[in-house]
Amino acid sequence: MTALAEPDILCSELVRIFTAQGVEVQALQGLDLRVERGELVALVGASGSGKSTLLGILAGLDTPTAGVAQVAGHDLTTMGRRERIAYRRRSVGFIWQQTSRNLVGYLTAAENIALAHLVAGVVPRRERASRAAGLLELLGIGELADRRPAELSGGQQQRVALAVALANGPRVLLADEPTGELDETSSAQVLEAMETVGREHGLTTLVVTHDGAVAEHVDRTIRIRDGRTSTEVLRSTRTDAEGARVRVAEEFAVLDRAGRLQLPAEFTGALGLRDRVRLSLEPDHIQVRQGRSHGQGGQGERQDGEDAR
Ligand SMILES: Nc1ncnc2c1ncn2[C@@H]1O[C@H](COP(=O)(O)OP(=O)(O)OP(=O)(O)O)[C@@H](O)[C@H]1O
Repeated sequence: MTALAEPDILCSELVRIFTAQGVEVQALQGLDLRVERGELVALVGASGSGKSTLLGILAGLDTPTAGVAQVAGHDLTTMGRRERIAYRRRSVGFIWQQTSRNLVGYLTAAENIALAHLVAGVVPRRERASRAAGLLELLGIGELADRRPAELSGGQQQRVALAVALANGPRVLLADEPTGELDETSSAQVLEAMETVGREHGLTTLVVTHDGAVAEHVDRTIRIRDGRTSTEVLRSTRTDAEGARVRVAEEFAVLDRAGRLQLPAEFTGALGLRDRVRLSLEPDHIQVRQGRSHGQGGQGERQDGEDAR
């Protein structure tokens, strides 16, 4: 496989089991994920579905129980201590929900970026000041370089956090609920900033979020359910009959390599599908029907369930 064809984030059959007070919790249950170079992808899912667990593994903070996890050419499952440090310093940038976790409170915006430059040590010393100014300018906060976090709004702090995350020139940006503490306007500004820098710097970005507005800013939204990818919404721009450009969103269920897919809860709920279902192969689709037989009461087996095309 050529280097160009490799995705920047690749998870395959990823499993993470936690043991707490003798009880096992399967936070990730064979998760597959592929994010191509330069993509901006949102990861959504109910509380407890495994989003933070996945991000912890991708950030190099935690190791999976089984499966494959690769980011920017690094194999996170076999990585030694030195490679892990280099990976965290140079290959990935992070933004966390809590603004206080992203920035050092007693340093100004410019000093926070300078500190990140110092730690990563990848940008030549003479270029650091102009790189920092350029980043803040690109993020629309050029005039705030000399302010400390307490003198900035939450949205401005997250944009400074973005500049800090990008200071080491990472290939991949991981963001955990970056707009979780922000109002609508500030969220939109942060998301637009992420889109802009992603484009300008050719970044691959994965944003974990509960924020529905994020979907408007990304090409792909991946939903996790019970520690596994369940659905994906792809967005594209098309030209309609009148020649106007319209954004189109299409939802797909994710079929893993073992042939498993998760039926949306609203589909199974609407048709009372549970325990077992009948499948039949039709010329261009698969039909899924209730599995109960006549003798078991309720709706009969001949009632149609749902068609999986
Ligand atoms: N360190 C841990 N020890 C034991 N169980 C854990 C640990 N971390 C996470 N879990 C469990 O793993 C599951 C997934 O948790 P995770 O935090 O990844 O979900 P999440 O989708 O990020 O949720 P939220 O949106 O609320 O942050 C949950 O059942 C959680 O209780």
